[in-house]
Amino acid sequence: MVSVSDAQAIILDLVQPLDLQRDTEVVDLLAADSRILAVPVTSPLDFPHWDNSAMDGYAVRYEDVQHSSAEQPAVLEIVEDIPAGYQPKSRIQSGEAARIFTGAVIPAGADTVVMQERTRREENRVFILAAPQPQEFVRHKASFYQAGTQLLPAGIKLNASEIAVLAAAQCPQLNVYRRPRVAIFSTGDELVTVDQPLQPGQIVDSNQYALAALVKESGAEPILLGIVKDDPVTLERVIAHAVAIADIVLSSGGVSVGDYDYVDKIIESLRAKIHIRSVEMRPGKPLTVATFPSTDAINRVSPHSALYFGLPGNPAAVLVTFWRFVLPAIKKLSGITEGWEPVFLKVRSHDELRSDGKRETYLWGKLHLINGVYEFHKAGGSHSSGNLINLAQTNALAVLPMGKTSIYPQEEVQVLQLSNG
Ligand SMILES: Nc1nc2c(c(=O)[nH]1)N[C@H]1C(S)=C(S)[C@@H](COP(=O)(O)OP(=O)(O)OC[C@H]3O[C@@H](n4cnc5c(N)ncnc54)[C@H](O)[C@@H]3O)O[C@H]1N2
Ligand code: MOO
Ligand SMILES: [Mg+2]
Repeated sequence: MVSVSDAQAIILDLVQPLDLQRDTEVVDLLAADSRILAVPVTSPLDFPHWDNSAMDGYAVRYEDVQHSSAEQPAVLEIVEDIPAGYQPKSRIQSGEAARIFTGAVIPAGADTVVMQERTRREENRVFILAAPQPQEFVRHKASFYQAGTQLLPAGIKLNASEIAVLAAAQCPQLNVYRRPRVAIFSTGDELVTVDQPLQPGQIVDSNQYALAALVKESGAEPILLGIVKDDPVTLERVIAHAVAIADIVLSSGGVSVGDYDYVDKIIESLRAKIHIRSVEMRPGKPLTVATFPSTDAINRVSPHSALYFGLPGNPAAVLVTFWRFVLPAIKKLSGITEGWEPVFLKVRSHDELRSDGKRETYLWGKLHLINGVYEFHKAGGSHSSGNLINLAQTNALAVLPMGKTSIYPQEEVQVLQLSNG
């Protein structure tokens, strides 16, 4: 049995990120949100593209207005109107001003904008009622970004702010990493699909649905291979197919010590190397992590081999092991250059939290904001790993380290924050 932190290190070390040559695709900007940028973006445009006004007002020469006041205003002749989107025609001479609007190009000769509220207009003349700062309200060309330098680095997730930057930089299409392919199947003679009537002893294969949703939320592509009977021949065929088509394979069930738990034996017969068989955690103890022969010499997963997770069958164990181990692996595989590891917060616990202290224990619940401070509320009902009913609405897992048997109400606890919260 390995500790949770060793298991995380082993798993992340096995993951080789998608390949820059083979694993990228071009997508339209509007379809690029949540994708991972594969190639750095450089723009030939400066930002701002030209000196422009930050206010509606008057473009002036600072030297003309530096001593202006309400009592002794400078009086300037307005020689041009410059709305946003137009090129100024005149050069501002001493004693002159241009009427200008937010975003409009500063005319030659002017170096400062006086905002409208600090002026008074009389026909074709403007009275400057207060001295501005030199260059006030001028947004200088290239002061936000200089053409030719790196605008966005590779390996970042494209969210709304990056999409806006790329639009402004006129990048209608982008090179992104393809979505990681994650094959999913469930094992067990007792399992039926969601639409089949239940016979005695049967249950619905909820794990397949849970994993499909989790994989989709992670930005990867789920490939659903259905329910596989506890039959070694069928299992071997499905596993061999799964590892051939996917980057990551997730099976659930069949990894414990029961007579019908075949997964480890079959992946060994397929010459997989098993790196982890069980982890000191609850739920999630029987967890198999393996790689297949196409791995390279130092046993990293190459872009064309699969990392295999044999997740335990119990529904709570599936979710917890996905959040704790599979999600970081998908993130590293996806091409994101940092932030793969799970995020833990220190928060106050609202409830008493208990463990037998023998394994690192994960209790599910919800983070609530109380006066701006997060508080963990444990889900009511049974925390058996066979109970998935009270997992609904979970947005955090409280973690009791090995050896810790209780955390009292109002005591500090570490929680794993889940992105679906
Ligand atoms: N003698 C021991 N027995 C068990 C141990 C152990 O250490 N010694 N570990 C227990 C723990 S902890 C877990 S977790 C489970 C893991 O079992 P398996 O991975 O072999 O899973 P199964 O036996 O196939 O199923 C366990 C449980 O989960 C239900 N299940 C399975 N698949 C699904 C699915 N797709 N959707 C919903 N529910 C599913 C299944 O019906 C069983 O109730 O082993 C313990 N036993
Ligand atoms: O560790 Mo098991 O995963 O308790 O249910
Ligand atoms: Mg079993």
